[in-house]
Amino acid sequence: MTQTAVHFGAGNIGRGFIGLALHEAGYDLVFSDVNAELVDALNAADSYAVHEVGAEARTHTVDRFRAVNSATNEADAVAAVAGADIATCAVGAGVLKFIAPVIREGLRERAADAPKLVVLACENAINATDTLRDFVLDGAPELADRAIFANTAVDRIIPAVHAEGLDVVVEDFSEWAIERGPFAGAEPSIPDAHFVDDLAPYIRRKLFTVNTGHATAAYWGSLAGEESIASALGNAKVREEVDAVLAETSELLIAQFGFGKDEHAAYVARTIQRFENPELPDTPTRIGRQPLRKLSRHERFIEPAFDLATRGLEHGALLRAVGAALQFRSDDDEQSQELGRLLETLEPEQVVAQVMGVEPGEVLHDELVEVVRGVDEA
Ligand SMILES: NC(=O)c1ccc[n+]([C@@H]2O[C@H](COP(=O)([O-])OP(=O)(O)OC[C@H]3O[C@@H](n4cnc5c(N)ncnc54)[C@H](O)[C@@H]3O)[C@@H](O)[C@H]2O)c1
Ligand SMILES: O=P(O)(O)OC[C@@H](O)[C@@H](O)[C@H](O)[C@H](O)CO
Repeated sequence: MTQTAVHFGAGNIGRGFIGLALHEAGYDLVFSDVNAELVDALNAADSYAVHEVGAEARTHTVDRFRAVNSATNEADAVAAVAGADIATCAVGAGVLKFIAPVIREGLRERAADAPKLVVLACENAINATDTLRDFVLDGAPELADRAIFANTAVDRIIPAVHAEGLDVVVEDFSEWAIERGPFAGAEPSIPDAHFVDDLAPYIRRKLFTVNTGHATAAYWGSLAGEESIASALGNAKVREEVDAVLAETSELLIAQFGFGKDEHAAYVARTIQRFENPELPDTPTRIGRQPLRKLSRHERFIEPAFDLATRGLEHGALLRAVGAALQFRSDDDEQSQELGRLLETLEPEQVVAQVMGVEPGEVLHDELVEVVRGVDEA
């Protein structure tokens, strides 16, 4: 019998990676989104294309999908979850709380004898599925045994490309790691994903290499007036800062997880090559989006800087990158505007506590206050 997957968030990663991977695994897809134009376009189309660019360029076609608008037709989205085998999402970590009620009601409506729903959050955040699970089960703990919640790490650079309708341009690299434990030996078959016993090394290596390096290139690149990530990497000052943050996070990741030095150096070199892909139309504006999220405690700058400081290791380049991030402004990015207002109205100590989640007396606090003060005075 055909299996069905509901995917929340039919955006770049939704169409260009998770939707594609589930399609290639044989699932029929239901995209759930709140963007009416996108939902209508998906329902009007028979298929869309995923163009991989890079050394191994090729095009995939995704079909056998429909879309529901969970903002205007929540009952349809709930029914889709109730009848699905897998529910995935790529909506942004801050949106998990808004999709949770739909999944909760879907679990409630699920037939008593149905197999458990596999729930996988595919966001750039540590243990995003656990966060989603806590929202889903809030006030409804009895639904816990109707689902399998597994954390994942997803990696594929997908810029926002609106020119060709639903088609997506993606890099020719991807990795989707899913924790194995919650499946108790009955993992679903998804050829483009791999199951791992311990997700921590995968998600932390990804976030603190790909995303730390990416954000560093975006914030320094933006200050340097670079319009693409590839050109930012070609700017000597930006490249120096990217290399410096990755040297710091490399030391941490090797110390924390025991990666071999050569193995990790190869991972970093490949990451830089991915950023430099000239066929990927990616921008500092997309990579720098939502700086308040990116400056929060367990995100790509503060978490590794905190862990390095705790170990007495060098973290100056991460602090400089925080300084660059504090200066990021984009008319299209509400968080960057809010960041500007916070810097104008709060004392540096309040910025560090409220935005970065580091309290007085904690390691890194005083250094971060100096970084904020330096930006205020500039
Ligand atoms: N693009 C990438 O390169 C990439 C790679 C790995 C991980 N990610 C992560 O994937 C997530 C999505 O990123 P993206 O680049 O695809 O963003 P995107 O903006 O292209 O897509 C997000 C989609 O979620 C939809 N959405 C918002 N609120 C919703 C709701 N309540 N219910 C259903 N849908 C909703 C939006 O309308 C949009 O279509 C983020 O967490 C991001 O960090 C992105
Ligand atoms: O999606 P964000 O905003 O957390 O980060 C922006 C990019 O760094 C990110 O989308 C990468 O392209 C992606 O994480 C690569 O796997």
